[in-house]
Amino acid sequence: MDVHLVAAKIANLLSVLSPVTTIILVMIVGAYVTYRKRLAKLEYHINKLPGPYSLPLIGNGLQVSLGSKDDFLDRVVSAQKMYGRRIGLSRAWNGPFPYVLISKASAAEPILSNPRQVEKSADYDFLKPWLGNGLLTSPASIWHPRRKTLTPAFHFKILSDFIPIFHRNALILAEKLEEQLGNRTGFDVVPLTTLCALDVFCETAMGIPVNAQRNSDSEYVRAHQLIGKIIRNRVQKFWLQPDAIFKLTDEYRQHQECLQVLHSFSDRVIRDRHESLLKRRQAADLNNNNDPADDQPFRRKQLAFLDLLIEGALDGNGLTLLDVREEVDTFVIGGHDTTAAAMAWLLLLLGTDQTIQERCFAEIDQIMGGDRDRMPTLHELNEMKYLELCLKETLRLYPSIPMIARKLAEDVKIHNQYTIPAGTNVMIVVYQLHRDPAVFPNPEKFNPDNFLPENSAGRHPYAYIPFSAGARNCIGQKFAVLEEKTVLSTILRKFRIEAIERREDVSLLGDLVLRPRDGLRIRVSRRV
Ligand code: HEM
Repeated sequence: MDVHLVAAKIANLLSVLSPVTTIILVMIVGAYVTYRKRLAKLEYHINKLPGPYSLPLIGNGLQVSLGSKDDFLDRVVSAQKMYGRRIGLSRAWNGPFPYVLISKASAAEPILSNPRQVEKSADYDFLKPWLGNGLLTSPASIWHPRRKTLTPAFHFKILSDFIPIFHRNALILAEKLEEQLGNRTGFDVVPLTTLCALDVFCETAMGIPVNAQRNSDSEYVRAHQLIGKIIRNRVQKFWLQPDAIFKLTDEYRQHQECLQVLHSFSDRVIRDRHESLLKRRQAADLNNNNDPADDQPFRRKQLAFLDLLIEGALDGNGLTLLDVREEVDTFVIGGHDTTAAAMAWLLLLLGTDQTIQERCFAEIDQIMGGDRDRMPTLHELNEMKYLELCLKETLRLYPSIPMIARKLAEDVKIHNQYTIPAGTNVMIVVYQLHRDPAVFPNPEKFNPDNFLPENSAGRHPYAYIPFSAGARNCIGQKFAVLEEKTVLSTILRKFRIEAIERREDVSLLGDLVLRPRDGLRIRVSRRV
């Protein structure tokens, strides 16, 4: 058709419309043209990456969503092996949303090292009803000031005050293992380390024990476990993602019930702590004519994170009590499952290799002497270098968070060849990145010597990232290492571990945290 004729017809049409309608029409057409342009740019760049054939509109949505939710990680790893092995990059379309999977250090570096790439992907939004704008989930604008405020609470000096809590709970874990001494068929150690880590975390974060190890059927513990499952399911099923649809499901009702339990617990604890802190401050003010030196008597040595946060809020650090709750809930979720999984995997791995376990015994005995119950000091924990190599190697093979996702804030160029446009969801598949044979020859072997200084010299700085890397890395990593060393050295002073199953037979579950599908079965005997 003649272009002039079309232009004349459009002009004619516009002349009969009111000015307001014309403006709206022009805006709609403009928005559509911009959207098409963006989509074309996105498709142009994303489809340059290797990936499975994708259908119009739904892309690879069926492959992503229809399989069992239990083997999600397997599917991601297999897709990446099939399409992204060579360059460590591949793509999949979940409906209209592209995902780029990354499994090589050189491809992860341009994202993790860039302080502007700190925006989380939309997948984290499903944690928001629970965690609000806590550190793990907050958008960059809220995250920056909060991270600055919270960083001092994780200072090593403060963390060492928590060793008595770690040790007390490790002794309860030891009691639970003691009950299994005669059990030759073995037992699943994951629930035991999980409840131990939950106890540690509630006590360090909120200052009150929830006694999960002795009362595992508590409402709080059950709500924690159930909500994790519900969120995982929602992340994978794109049709459950719109709120309007999710709200129609039975899982939504359970989700809300869990939230009610979890939030009312932390609200109650925060309210009580806030009130008692205010009272103590008022009493101190009355007694000391505002002499700051007299402030000290009401500062207990061992402050829970919660106290630090509330004190900060009272001193005007910009956090409201709701913000405090979001952070406390975030610490509990970020801090307990991750550490629990790492401890359970390490016990299994030591149970598969008695030579490595003997080296741990020898080191711990040499540092701690013959006493099997004494609390270790910070100095002694720092001396446990071989145990630390074992912890590192465990997190290489079984990183507690197997995938890290970001939404790109700006375009990224990878390998000087591929452009990933701003707005794309990127998933760094840490589980696979840690198995790059170019970096770790014989990547499946449990070999703590991988982390001896002579073996790690010259290694790519992003080749080992269990705590992520860059500005948005794990704020709790020093806490985690200290807790794990305290708990595991306490257990290894008392028990020898044997793995019941072979590692190859353990199926993995790509939960929010990497778990074994059917637990990790070990048996224990008393050390002589
Ligand atoms: C073995 C134990 C742990 C591992 C492997 C681990 C791993 C990670 C990873 C990979 C991230 C980045 C997540 C992402 O970008 O999506 C992260 C973030 C985080 N972790 Fe940990 N973590 C562990 C223990 C802890 C502990 C004990 C705490 C609390 C004391 C904690 C609190 C957090 C928080 C608050 C964030 C969000 C940080 C931010 O965005 O600024 N983690 N962790």
